[in-house]
Amino acid sequence: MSHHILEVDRLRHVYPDGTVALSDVSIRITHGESVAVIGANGAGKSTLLAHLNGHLLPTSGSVRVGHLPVRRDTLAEIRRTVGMVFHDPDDQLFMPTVYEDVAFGPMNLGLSGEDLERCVTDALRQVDALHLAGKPPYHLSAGEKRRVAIATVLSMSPDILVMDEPGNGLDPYARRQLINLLKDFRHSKIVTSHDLDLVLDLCERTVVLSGGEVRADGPTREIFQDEALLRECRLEKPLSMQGCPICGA
Ligand SMILES: Nc1ncnc2c1ncn2[C@@H]1O[C@H](COP(=O)(O)OP(=O)(O)OP(=O)(O)O)[C@@H](O)[C@H]1O
Repeated sequence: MSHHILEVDRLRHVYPDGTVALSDVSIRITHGESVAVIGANGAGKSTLLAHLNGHLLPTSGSVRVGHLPVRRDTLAEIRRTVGMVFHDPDDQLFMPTVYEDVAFGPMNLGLSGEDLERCVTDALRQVDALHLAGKPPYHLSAGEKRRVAIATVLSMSPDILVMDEPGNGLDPYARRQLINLLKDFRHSKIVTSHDLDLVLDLCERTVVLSGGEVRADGPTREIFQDEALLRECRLEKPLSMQGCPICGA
Protein backbone atom coordinates (compact mmCIF):
# COMPACT_ATOMS: atom_id res chain seq x y z
CA MET A 1 0.00 0.00 0.00
CA SER A 2 3.05 2.32 -0.04
CA HIS A 3 1.77 3.86 -3.28
CA HIS A 4 -1.14 5.26 -1.24
CA ILE A 5 1.15 7.40 0.92
CA LEU A 6 1.25 11.04 -0.04
CA GLU A 7 4.23 13.09 1.02
CA VAL A 8 4.52 16.84 0.57
CA ASP A 9 7.99 18.01 1.57
CA ARG A 10 8.93 21.69 1.99
CA LEU A 11 6.65 22.65 -0.88
CA ARG A 12 6.87 26.20 -2.16
CA HIS A 13 4.83 27.59 -5.03
CA VAL A 14 5.34 30.99 -6.58
CA TYR A 15 2.95 31.96 -9.41
CA PRO A 16 4.43 33.64 -12.50
CA ASP A 17 3.29 37.08 -11.24
CA GLY A 18 5.42 36.63 -8.09
CA THR A 19 2.63 35.65 -5.67
CA VAL A 20 3.99 33.25 -3.08
CA ALA A 21 0.97 30.98 -2.64
CA LEU A 22 2.72 28.26 -0.60
CA SER A 23 5.92 28.47 1.40
CA ASP A 24 7.52 25.47 3.08
CA VAL A 25 4.46 23.19 3.36
CA SER A 26 5.12 19.66 4.63
CA ILE A 27 2.39 17.04 5.14
CA ARG A 28 2.39 13.24 5.17
CA ILE A 29 -0.86 11.41 4.54
CA THR A 30 -0.98 7.65 5.01
CA HIS A 31 -3.28 5.06 3.51
CA GLY A 32 -6.94 5.33 4.47
CA GLU A 33 -6.69 8.75 6.13
CA SER A 34 -9.42 11.30 5.60
CA VAL A 35 -7.87 14.75 5.74
CA ALA A 36 -9.39 18.23 5.39
CA VAL A 37 -7.36 21.23 4.27
CA ILE A 38 -9.05 24.37 5.55
CA GLY A 39 -8.22 28.06 5.62
CA ALA A 40 -9.54 31.49 4.71
CA ASN A 41 -9.86 32.71 1.12
CA GLY A 42 -6.43 32.85 -0.49
CA ALA A 43 -4.77 30.66 2.17
CA GLY A 44 -3.35 28.37 -0.52
CA LYS A 45 -5.74 25.37 -0.36
CA SER A 46 -6.42 25.02 -4.11
CA THR A 47 -2.76 25.61 -4.89
CA LEU A 48 -1.77 22.81 -2.52
CA LEU A 49 -4.35 20.37 -3.89
CA ALA A 50 -3.35 21.12 -7.48
CA HIS A 51 0.14 19.83 -6.64
CA LEU A 52 -1.15 16.46 -5.47
CA ASN A 53 -1.81 15.19 -9.00
CA GLY A 54 0.69 17.40 -10.81
CA HIS A 55 -1.77 19.97 -12.10
CA LEU A 56 0.77 22.43 -10.70
CA LEU A 57 4.45 21.58 -10.14
CA PRO A 58 6.51 22.87 -7.19
CA THR A 59 8.72 25.93 -7.45
CA SER A 60 10.82 24.07 -4.87
CA GLY A 61 10.30 21.14 -2.54
CA SER A 62 8.62 17.94 -3.62
CA VAL A 63 5.44 15.88 -3.71
CA ARG A 64 5.58 12.09 -3.75
CA VAL A 65 2.88 9.48 -4.17
CA GLY A 66 4.40 6.31 -2.73
CA HIS A 67 7.76 5.87 -4.41
CA LEU A 68 6.88 8.17 -7.33
CA PRO A 69 7.82 11.86 -7.30
CA VAL A 70 5.19 14.06 -8.96
CA ARG A 71 7.01 15.29 -12.07
CA ARG A 72 6.20 15.88 -15.70
CA ASP A 73 7.48 12.42 -16.67
CA THR A 74 5.43 10.59 -13.98
CA LEU A 75 2.13 12.41 -14.51
CA ALA A 76 0.32 9.59 -16.34
CA GLU A 77 0.99 7.14 -13.51
CA ILE A 78 0.30 9.72 -10.80
CA ARG A 79 -3.09 10.55 -12.32
CA ARG A 80 -4.09 6.88 -12.37
CA THR A 81 -3.52 6.81 -8.60
CA VAL A 82 -4.71 10.28 -7.56
CA GLY A 83 -8.19 11.31 -8.72
CA MET A 84 -8.81 15.04 -8.57
CA VAL A 85 -12.14 16.83 -8.41
CA PHE A 86 -11.40 20.42 -9.39
CA HIS A 87 -12.75 23.57 -7.79
CA ASP A 88 -14.66 24.44 -10.97
CA PRO A 89 -16.56 21.54 -12.62
CA ASP A 90 -16.25 23.34 -15.98
CA ASP A 91 -12.52 22.48 -15.85
CA GLN A 92 -13.49 18.81 -15.75
CA LEU A 93 -16.33 18.52 -18.26
CA PHE A 94 -15.54 19.01 -21.93
CA MET A 95 -17.29 16.24 -23.93
CA PRO A 96 -20.61 16.59 -25.81
CA THR A 97 -22.51 14.47 -23.28
CA VAL A 98 -22.30 13.55 -19.60
CA TYR A 99 -21.90 9.87 -20.55
CA GLU A 100 -18.89 10.61 -22.75
CA ASP A 101 -17.32 12.75 -20.05
CA VAL A 102 -17.55 9.96 -17.49
CA ALA A 103 -16.40 7.36 -20.07
CA PHE A 104 -13.38 9.41 -21.16
CA GLY A 105 -10.96 8.34 -18.40
CA PRO A 106 -11.84 4.61 -18.29
CA MET A 107 -11.68 4.46 -22.13
CA ASN A 108 -8.16 5.84 -21.96
CA LEU A 109 -7.33 3.06 -19.51
CA GLY A 110 -8.47 0.56 -22.15
CA LEU A 111 -12.02 -0.23 -21.02
CA SER A 112 -14.63 -0.86 -23.72
CA GLY A 113 -17.97 -2.56 -24.39
CA GLU A 114 -19.98 -3.80 -21.44
CA ASP A 115 -17.16 -3.17 -18.95
CA LEU A 116 -17.06 0.48 -19.93
CA GLU A 117 -20.83 0.79 -19.81
CA ARG A 118 -20.96 -0.80 -16.34
CA CYS A 119 -18.20 1.47 -15.07
CA VAL A 120 -19.89 4.67 -16.35
CA THR A 121 -23.32 3.61 -15.14
CA ASP A 122 -22.00 2.73 -11.67
CA ALA A 123 -20.19 6.06 -11.30
CA LEU A 124 -23.23 8.06 -12.41
CA ARG A 125 -25.52 6.05 -10.16
CA GLN A 126 -23.27 6.72 -7.14
CA VAL A 127 -23.82 10.45 -7.50
CA ASP A 128 -27.49 10.07 -8.48
CA ALA A 129 -26.89 11.41 -11.98
CA LEU A 130 -27.68 8.44 -14.23
CA HIS A 131 -30.71 10.26 -15.62
CA LEU A 132 -28.37 13.01 -16.90
CA ALA A 133 -26.23 10.65 -19.04
CA GLY A 134 -27.48 11.92 -22.42
CA LYS A 135 -27.34 15.63 -21.58
CA PRO A 136 -24.64 18.08 -22.66
CA PRO A 137 -22.74 19.17 -19.52
CA TYR A 138 -23.34 22.86 -20.31
CA HIS A 139 -27.10 22.30 -19.86
CA LEU A 140 -26.68 21.06 -16.28
CA SER A 141 -27.35 23.04 -13.11
CA ALA A 142 -24.33 23.92 -10.94
CA GLY A 143 -25.03 21.11 -8.45
CA GLU A 144 -25.62 18.57 -11.25
CA LYS A 145 -22.31 19.57 -12.86
CA ARG A 146 -20.55 19.07 -9.53
CA ARG A 147 -22.01 15.57 -9.18
CA VAL A 148 -21.03 14.61 -12.72
CA ALA A 149 -17.50 15.98 -12.17
CA ILE A 150 -17.25 13.69 -9.13
CA ALA A 151 -18.48 10.75 -11.28
CA THR A 152 -15.70 11.38 -13.85
CA VAL A 153 -13.20 10.77 -11.05
CA LEU A 154 -15.02 7.82 -9.39
CA SER A 155 -15.14 6.02 -12.77
CA MET A 156 -11.33 5.84 -12.68
CA SER A 157 -11.34 3.99 -9.30
CA PRO A 158 -8.54 6.14 -7.86
CA ASP A 159 -6.50 5.01 -4.83
CA ILE A 160 -6.40 8.56 -3.47
CA LEU A 161 -9.27 11.00 -3.87
CA VAL A 162 -8.55 14.73 -3.83
CA MET A 163 -11.52 17.08 -3.87
CA ASP A 164 -11.52 20.87 -3.96
CA GLU A 165 -14.79 22.12 -2.42
CA PRO A 166 -16.83 19.03 -3.38
CA GLY A 167 -19.95 20.26 -1.54
CA ASN A 168 -20.19 23.61 -3.33
CA GLY A 169 -23.56 24.19 -4.95
CA LEU A 170 -25.11 20.97 -3.68
CA ASP A 171 -28.58 21.02 -2.16
CA PRO A 172 -28.81 19.57 1.38
CA TYR A 173 -29.95 16.15 0.15
CA ALA A 174 -27.12 15.89 -2.42
CA ARG A 175 -24.64 17.16 0.20
CA ARG A 176 -25.68 14.40 2.60
CA GLN A 177 -25.43 11.83 -0.22
CA LEU A 178 -21.92 13.08 -1.00
CA ILE A 179 -20.85 12.79 2.64
CA ASN A 180 -22.16 9.20 2.77
CA LEU A 181 -20.48 8.36 -0.52
CA LEU A 182 -17.15 9.71 0.70
CA LYS A 183 -17.48 7.92 4.03
CA ASP A 184 -17.78 4.67 2.06
CA PHE A 185 -14.65 5.43 0.03
CA ARG A 186 -12.07 3.14 1.67
CA HIS A 187 -8.89 4.77 0.45
CA SER A 188 -7.27 8.09 1.36
CA LYS A 189 -9.18 11.29 0.73
CA ILE A 190 -8.12 14.89 0.94
CA VAL A 191 -10.79 17.54 0.85
CA THR A 192 -10.86 21.32 0.99
CA SER A 193 -14.06 22.95 2.12
CA HIS A 194 -15.49 26.07 3.70
CA ASP A 195 -18.33 23.79 4.90
CA LEU A 196 -16.80 23.06 8.29
CA ASP A 197 -19.67 20.81 9.35
CA LEU A 198 -18.88 18.61 6.34
CA VAL A 199 -15.24 18.61 7.44
CA LEU A 200 -16.20 17.62 10.99
CA ASP A 201 -18.44 14.85 9.71
CA LEU A 202 -15.99 13.44 7.18
CA CYS A 203 -12.39 14.02 8.19
CA GLU A 204 -10.67 12.79 11.33
CA ARG A 205 -7.65 14.99 10.59
CA THR A 206 -7.48 18.66 9.59
CA VAL A 207 -4.65 20.78 8.24
CA VAL A 208 -5.08 24.54 8.67
CA LEU A 209 -3.39 26.74 6.08
CA SER A 210 -2.86 30.45 6.53
CA GLY A 211 -0.84 32.70 4.26
CA GLY A 212 0.54 29.67 2.41
CA GLU A 213 1.84 27.98 5.57
CA VAL A 214 0.62 25.10 7.72
CA ARG A 215 -0.62 26.69 10.96
CA ALA A 216 -1.99 23.50 12.53
CA ASP A 217 -2.33 19.81 11.72
CA GLY A 218 -4.21 17.48 14.05
CA PRO A 219 -7.46 15.79 15.03
CA THR A 220 -10.36 17.78 13.54
CA ARG A 221 -12.33 18.19 16.76
CA GLU A 222 -9.26 19.51 18.60
CA ILE A 223 -8.58 22.02 15.83
CA PHE A 224 -12.16 23.30 16.05
CA GLN A 225 -11.89 23.65 19.82
CA ASP A 226 -8.87 25.97 19.53
CA GLU A 227 -10.66 29.32 19.48
CA ALA A 228 -7.45 31.42 19.28
CA LEU A 229 -6.24 29.44 16.26
CA LEU A 230 -9.62 29.78 14.53
CA ARG A 231 -9.67 33.53 15.15
CA GLU A 232 -6.10 34.02 13.90
CA CYS A 233 -6.81 32.03 10.75
CA ARG A 234 -10.17 33.72 10.05
CA LEU A 235 -12.13 30.53 10.63
CA GLU A 236 -15.24 29.74 12.64
CA LYS A 237 -16.40 26.70 14.53
CA PRO A 238 -18.72 24.37 12.62
CA LEU A 239 -22.37 25.25 13.35
CA SER A 240 -22.85 21.90 15.08
CA MET A 241 -20.18 22.92 17.66
CA GLN A 242 -21.53 26.42 18.26
CA GLY A 243 -24.32 25.32 20.59
CA CYS A 244 -27.95 26.33 20.46
CA PRO A 245 -28.32 30.15 20.55
CA ILE A 246 -31.74 29.85 22.22
CA CYS A 247 -31.30 27.21 24.90
CA GLY A 248 -27.47 27.51 25.20
CA ALA A 249 -27.01 23.75 24.95
N1 LIG B 1 -2.85 31.83 -11.34
C1 LIG B 1 -2.50 32.61 -10.31
N2 LIG B 1 -1.64 33.64 -10.49
C2 LIG B 1 -1.27 34.43 -9.45
N3 LIG B 1 -1.72 34.28 -8.18
C3 LIG B 1 -2.59 33.25 -7.97
C4 LIG B 1 -3.03 32.39 -9.00
N4 LIG B 1 -3.89 31.49 -8.47
C5 LIG B 1 -3.98 31.78 -7.16
N5 LIG B 1 -3.20 32.85 -6.85
C6 LIG B 1 -2.99 33.46 -5.52
O1 LIG B 1 -2.42 32.45 -4.68
C7 LIG B 1 -2.95 32.56 -3.35
C8 LIG B 1 -3.58 31.25 -2.94
O2 LIG B 1 -4.70 31.01 -3.77
P1 LIG B 1 -5.57 29.67 -3.66
O3 LIG B 1 -6.54 29.69 -4.80
O4 LIG B 1 -4.67 28.52 -3.50
O5 LIG B 1 -6.33 29.94 -2.28
P2 LIG B 1 -7.54 29.16 -1.60
O6 LIG B 1 -7.14 28.91 -0.19
O7 LIG B 1 -7.90 27.96 -2.41
O8 LIG B 1 -8.69 30.26 -1.62
P3 LIG B 1 -10.32 30.15 -1.73
O9 LIG B 1 -10.82 29.73 -0.39
O10 LIG B 1 -10.71 31.57 -2.02
O11 LIG B 1 -10.66 29.19 -2.84
C9 LIG B 1 -3.93 33.74 -3.37
O12 LIG B 1 -3.23 34.87 -2.91
C10 LIG B 1 -4.27 33.91 -4.85
O13 LIG B 1 -4.55 35.25 -5.16
